[in-house]
Amino acid sequence: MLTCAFAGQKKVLAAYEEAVKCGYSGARAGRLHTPHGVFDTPMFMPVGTQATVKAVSPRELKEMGAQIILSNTYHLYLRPGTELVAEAGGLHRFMDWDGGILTDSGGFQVFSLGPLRKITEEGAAFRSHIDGSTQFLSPEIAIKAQMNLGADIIMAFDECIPYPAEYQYAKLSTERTTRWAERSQKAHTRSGQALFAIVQGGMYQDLRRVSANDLVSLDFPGYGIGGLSVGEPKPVMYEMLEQTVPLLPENKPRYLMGVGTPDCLVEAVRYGIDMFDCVFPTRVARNGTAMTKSGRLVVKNAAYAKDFLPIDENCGCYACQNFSRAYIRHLLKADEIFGLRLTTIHNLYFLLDFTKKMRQAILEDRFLSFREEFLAQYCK
Ligand SMILES: CNc1nc2c(CCc3ccc(C(F)(F)F)cc3)c3[nH]c(N)nc(=O)c3cc2[nH]1
Ligand SMILES: [Zn+2]
Repeated sequence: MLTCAFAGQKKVLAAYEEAVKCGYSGARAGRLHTPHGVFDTPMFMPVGTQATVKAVSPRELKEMGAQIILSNTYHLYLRPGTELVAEAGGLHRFMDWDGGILTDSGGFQVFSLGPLRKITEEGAAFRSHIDGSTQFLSPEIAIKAQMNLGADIIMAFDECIPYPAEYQYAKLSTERTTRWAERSQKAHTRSGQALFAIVQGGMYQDLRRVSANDLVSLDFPGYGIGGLSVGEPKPVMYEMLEQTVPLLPENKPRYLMGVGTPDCLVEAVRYGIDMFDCVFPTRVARNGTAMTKSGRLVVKNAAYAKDFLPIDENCGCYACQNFSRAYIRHLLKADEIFGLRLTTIHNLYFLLDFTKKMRQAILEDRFLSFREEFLAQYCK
């Protein structure tokens, strides 16, 4: 277990080195300090919902440059239980991952996965999507569960406001999320672990500003931007970023939750976002779609039956270095597990490499031209 400078103190853990500003945009390249290493931003974090990034091993994740991976309190709380993971030595030991881990608090999943949920000031009652049993999550329960899991970065318990939502509902929910953030902070007693708050506010500029200002005054080591990528038009998402990001401390990391596709990533980096997650690369891989810099390539299509080139000739991933589109298409058509492993490896590598390229462009002060070139070539 690495000791860190902040061990024993409830101080800002995710210390944020001087972020490098670039051009007229808010883009910045930073380094995030955690007990499991120092990580470069902007960064993409592979989604590992149930303590595994589907179809790839920790060794392969390390090889492709993954730094921090995500896991989910909601899922692990229901199965196998977070006490069991604690007994196993925590999530890093349980899944044999010695890089960074960030866990979501379960708020989003309760509201999007669990049927028949009821939200009160106390927390959220819901039915397990696994066995239909009645369950309950509160800030205190969600923080205790995340302390059991032992992630390096944990998230406050929040409500991800559905889209669309009435102003009044968004206002009341956002105010409750701020009270829940305070309760999360009080319940968080594990040093060497950073607790991020999550900005809400629906699609209302004033509520976004109030949420950001209230959470900043509670002083967290980092901030998630929640309630976005929930079906709203992209211009609305960017408008909410424009209202929110400038109110967040420059020297602390910003994590845009649930985003996203490469075109969204490059725009969000321009607004000053540092961290991203998205189920997209692993999810589309499972139905045979590969991500490339000019858009999606459905390897399963008949057009690739005799295409003996790799998915992307300029890609350094294991799939592109060793296998052809024809071979991967054959595996996918034959329902061979190795086929979806190869498309998953390629998609994760593509996004990890894309964020590395953005960081390089920022450091060389050419991010805005990088963004122009990329958007010109990429079709959604
Ligand atoms: C897809 N759009 C979206 N995803 C959102 C998420 C989930 C992010 C997440 C975290 C961990 C995992 C894991 F499975 F890998 F663990 C998977 C996804 C949100 N999460 C919270 N707490 N508040 C939000 O307001 C919020 C808004 C979100 N918009
Ligand atoms: Zn590749």
